[in-house]
Amino acid sequence: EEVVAQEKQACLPTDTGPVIPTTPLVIFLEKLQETALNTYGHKGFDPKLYVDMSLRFNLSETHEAFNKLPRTDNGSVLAPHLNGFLSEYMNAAGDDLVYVEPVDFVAQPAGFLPNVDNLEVRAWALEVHSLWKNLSRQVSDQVLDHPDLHSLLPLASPVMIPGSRFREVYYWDSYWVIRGLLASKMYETAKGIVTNLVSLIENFGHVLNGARAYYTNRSQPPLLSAMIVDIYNRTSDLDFVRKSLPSLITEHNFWNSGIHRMNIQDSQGKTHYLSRYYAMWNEPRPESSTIDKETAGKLSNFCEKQHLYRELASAAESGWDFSSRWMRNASDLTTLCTTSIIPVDLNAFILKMELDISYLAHVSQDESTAEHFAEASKARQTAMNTVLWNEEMGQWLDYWIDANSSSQGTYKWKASDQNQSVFASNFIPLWTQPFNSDDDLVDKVSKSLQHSGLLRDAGIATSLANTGQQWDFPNGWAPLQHMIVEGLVKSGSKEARSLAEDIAMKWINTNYAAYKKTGTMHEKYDVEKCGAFGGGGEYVPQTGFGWSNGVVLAFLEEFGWPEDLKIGC
Ligand SMILES: OC[C@H]1O[C@H](O[C@H]2O[C@H](CO)[C@@H](O)[C@H](O)[C@H]2O)[C@H](O)[C@@H](O)[C@@H]1O
Repeated sequence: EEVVAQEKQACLPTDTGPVIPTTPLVIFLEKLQETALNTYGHKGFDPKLYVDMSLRFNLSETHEAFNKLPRTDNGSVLAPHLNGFLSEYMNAAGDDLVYVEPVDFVAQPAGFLPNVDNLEVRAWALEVHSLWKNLSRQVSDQVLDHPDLHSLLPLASPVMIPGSRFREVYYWDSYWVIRGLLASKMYETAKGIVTNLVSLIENFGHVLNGARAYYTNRSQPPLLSAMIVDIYNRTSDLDFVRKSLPSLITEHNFWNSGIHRMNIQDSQGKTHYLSRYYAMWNEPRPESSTIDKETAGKLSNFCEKQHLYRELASAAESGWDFSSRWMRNASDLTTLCTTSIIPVDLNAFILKMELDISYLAHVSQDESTAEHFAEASKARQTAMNTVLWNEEMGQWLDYWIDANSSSQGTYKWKASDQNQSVFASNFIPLWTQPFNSDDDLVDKVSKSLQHSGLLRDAGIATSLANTGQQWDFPNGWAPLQHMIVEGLVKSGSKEARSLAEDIAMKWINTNYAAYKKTGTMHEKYDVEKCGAFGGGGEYVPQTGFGWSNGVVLAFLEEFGWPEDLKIGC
């Protein structure tokens, strides 16, 4: 322990970022995960399974029994002994989040997708709608009575999980789940999800990546305000808005202070403030600890490893885990440098957050807050135009911070520090009002999108680089399709709507064809082949799937489906 403390001390000049300590339970579960890998081997091994298990007895009793397990000469536990320990001392992953029937689910909601006339499409949409019943969960009483035995965090209202190994609520996934729930007319369930996320801000100061003890050290793309605005616009529930507003302001502060805030000075000497992802953690991610240790195994130096762990966790905070977008060398994950990048999408989300808070404050008759956040949004819009916009490409580009250009924490802007690689995220600002209401800009960005190489037969590719990482080519993800399509639609331009409709149809067709082939909705799709699901990354492709279901329903709500149009590939 002393050696580790000395090594940590030695990293201080390079790693000064904050760390939120994890719990003794999570530390034990990681130990169990590592033992399980040694015992059962890599084949079919999912490290997350072990940190999602809960204890049947208190931690010290469990730990003692675990320490007493007979070990071989090389320190590993034989499978029968570990099997015995797991069945005697541990509850299965997922046992603490129990099924609950959503209070507002009806098989055929009144006014459901009024413009879907084709009977086959309608029948499928009703099946997708019925999947809310599969994904609905309530934290069990055991978690409420004995939180110390569970990595699952207690939440008061029911949740929608993404599905499969993702057996807890996730932050940004919830936005598209809510969009689907709104199409399904399940307003109470949608509000309950928001109430849970607001409670996370009250308890932790930010919305967590997901509702697990091992996710407390980072957030995810901040879309809480977008959830609240969309729910308010459908329900006019002002009380709901008033209860959520203080937490939104806390969240805005989280993303605009300390490690998340970056100061960039432009060529005229004006300083702009933008935000970045930065996890409060510099050790292996507990849910993927064995994988992270293996990745870091290529590095020899303790400080380099510590740095990599923060970059891995920060990439997870971005929702894009992992992608060439965050890597200096697209074939080497140890070159991740997430915290040195000012991301386009994060700043678009915060710009939207500022506009949303302003709007919500206005409807709550809090004019001074409304004015304050309207001003903040203008400043961010200017900052995005100056730092991230690239006129020649007609796209916003991630900005890579050059450590050598800093003077007292302010970085000097250089055109060459914009990353000219094409990612779907370069088009996300279109989703926000100040950009999608500018006709010339929309025209320019739409043309850029059409020539970008991202538009494929079955949707928008995440990037142009085929790296084997899941947030890269040829994977397409529902949230990215949705934000770009909705941005084009919101512009009000006829041409942009037609491009949006084309992308949405392709996405619906591929989701449908894959559903018919496999009987399930998928987490991600391969946009090169209609009807194929995606792959790559550190875990096997997952099904269920919250945000994919939500986006299909949202697209069908927006565009409908004519009676005589065939669906599928
Ligand atoms: O277990 C590895 C990682 O898994 C999550 O990331 C992926 O699934 C999430 C849920 O659908 C999604 O929000 C995220 O965009 C995906 O990349 C998790 O969020 C990561 O923190 C975790 O390390």
